[in-house]
Amino acid sequence: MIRAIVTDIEGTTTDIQFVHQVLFPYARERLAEFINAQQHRSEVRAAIDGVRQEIDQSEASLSQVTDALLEFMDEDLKSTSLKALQGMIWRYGYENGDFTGHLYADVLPAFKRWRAQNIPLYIYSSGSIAAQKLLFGYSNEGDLTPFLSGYFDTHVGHKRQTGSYIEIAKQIDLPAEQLLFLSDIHQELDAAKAAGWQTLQLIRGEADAQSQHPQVSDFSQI
Ligand SMILES: CSCCC(=O)C(=O)COP(=O)(O)O
Ligand SMILES: [Mg+2]
Repeated sequence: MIRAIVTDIEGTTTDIQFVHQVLFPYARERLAEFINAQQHRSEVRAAIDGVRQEIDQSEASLSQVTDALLEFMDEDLKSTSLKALQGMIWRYGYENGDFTGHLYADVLPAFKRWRAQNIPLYIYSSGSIAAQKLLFGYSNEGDLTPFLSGYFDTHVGHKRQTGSYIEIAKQIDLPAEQLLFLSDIHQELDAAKAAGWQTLQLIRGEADAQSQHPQVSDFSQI
């Protein structure tokens, strides 16, 4: 029996192309200017200090921090500090109407179905919680945040680590075997399964022959 669903975003609710061709370049182009202009805001300072820790250079200049962040982006490194800064920059894009959060057409009907069945729905993404709220709040289907019971990001751990799913189950306060994790990445599902969760892989594009998980091609099949 499934008592709560936790879903990934990129490649699961949302086209990977939107994240990589719209969101990531938008943040990259504005990163240096944003850091220079906003460096005194407490959340920006915290992220800058986080990068200094990650590169083990407590005295790194702003320009060294910016260069490190650009390298993180090149490697698609799921750095918590990078994700916090990207989320702050994306806010301007959503609020200005430069883009809306992409959701596949099958997502909203499933959200409505799960709400009718009283199954709470949570998000777990490497994107910061603030970024997750923006994507669902300014989505191409309107504001879907009322459908969401909570959000998890890398503050609980990385998505390929079993400990992250143990922590999320603890915070949701349900036994792992009553939780379902939806993701396109089998290594994330492996970690969830090792924590005792039920899993379902979204195959929105190419087949994944390495996967041991049940698969669906969209949310209407769940
Ligand atoms: C909140 S949308 C942006 C997602 C993001 O920044 C990202 O890196 C996607 O990573 P995920 O682990 O969710 O595949
Ligand atoms: Mg994904």
